[in-house]
Amino acid sequence: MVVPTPSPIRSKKTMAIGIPTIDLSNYNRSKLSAQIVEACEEYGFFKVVNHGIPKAVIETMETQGSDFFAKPTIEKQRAGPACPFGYGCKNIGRKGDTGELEYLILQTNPQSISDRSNDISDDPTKFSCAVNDYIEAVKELACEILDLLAEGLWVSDKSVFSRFIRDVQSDSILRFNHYPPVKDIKDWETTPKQHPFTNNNNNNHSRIGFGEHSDPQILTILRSNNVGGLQISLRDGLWVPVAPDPNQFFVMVGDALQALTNGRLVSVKHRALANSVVKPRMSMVYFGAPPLNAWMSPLPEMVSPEKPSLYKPFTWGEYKKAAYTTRLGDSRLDHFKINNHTSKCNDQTQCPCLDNLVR
Ligand SMILES: C=C1C[C@]23C[C@@]1(O)CC[C@H]2[C@@]12CC[C@H](O)[C@@](C)(C(=O)O1)[C@H]2[C@@H]3C(=O)O
Ligand SMILES: O=C(O)CCC(=O)C(=O)O
Ligand SMILES: [Fe+2]
Repeated sequence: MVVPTPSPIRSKKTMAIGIPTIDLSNYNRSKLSAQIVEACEEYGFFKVVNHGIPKAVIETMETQGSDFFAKPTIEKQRAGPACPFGYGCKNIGRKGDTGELEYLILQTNPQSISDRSNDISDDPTKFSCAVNDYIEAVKELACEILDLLAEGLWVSDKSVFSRFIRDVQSDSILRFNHYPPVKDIKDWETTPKQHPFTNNNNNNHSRIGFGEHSDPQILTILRSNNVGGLQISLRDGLWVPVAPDPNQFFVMVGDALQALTNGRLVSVKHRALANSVVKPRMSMVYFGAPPLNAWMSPLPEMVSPEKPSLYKPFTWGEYKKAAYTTRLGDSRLDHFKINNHTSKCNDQTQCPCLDNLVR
């Protein structure tokens, strides 16, 4: 087995950063929207508390996920393979990425959930109801956050973001991720070439559950059980662990929102480690996406002579198609970047074209 060499421990000061926390019960709407914009500009990530989603909706969904992953492999495989929807184990995407996890990816429309539920659960009706209720709840949460974002960005059309994911044709998806505990690792086949350990930021060898990436969609709403593993990457490249909180949700800016806001909001690089010793980590992740034919051009309010358009206009369908040809850790938006920097921009430190790019 390949043993990675230790890397130096990073400064405690940077490690101690707090994850921005947004209290959605805050009655001061303009303050709330300003806080959300700030968190999305700075981190592309925050935690929401007092979100209003009933505990029963979350717990019923968790039970469905746990019941599914507890099934024998042969039964889980009836729901697969994940291309891209269905059950997958260890292989992520189409380009050879792997991780120490198994997962189930579903389209969020009720018909598709109902069609698939027979292959997922022994009680398909119960499964469909639990998943539909959860999706409705997290979609509303995502829309509320997106409307607050639009307000905070002083965009004239306050539903400009949420309309995409409310659309009946929305391409939103739901994903369960299940990371086995280390005690189970002997049951998982690993090869020296694709060893699942990394050693960033600290001297512990970490098992990679889901490698570094940004989510391609507009907004991600993530909930996990009380097992940690999620980490976000700060601008300086430091990985920050996110303490699990089963009663709350974590929100991530996706690439599509970065494009719509012309780079003002930044999609967050994140990953999940699978270092738990006894209990598996399970996350339930909603990815709010537009319809395939929706254009993801930067909003007019986000573009000016000082801040020219950073991205070529593209439809969500085009972006998604391109995304599936990339490796997990690739910067997918780069492919759609416009090179605004011209020969007129002599002084690189003053050039407005570079403002949004060098962040
Ligand atoms: C390697 C890949 C897996 C992924 C599609 C991709 O080609 C690049 C993005 C990956 C990602 C990350 C967020 C979501 O988990 C996901 C479902 C998505 O929309 O983009 C996954 C894709 C996947 O696992 O199929
Ligand atoms: O399980 C996690 O915490 C992260 C999952 C994730 O990033 C994803 O599904 O895209
Ligand atoms: Fe992700």
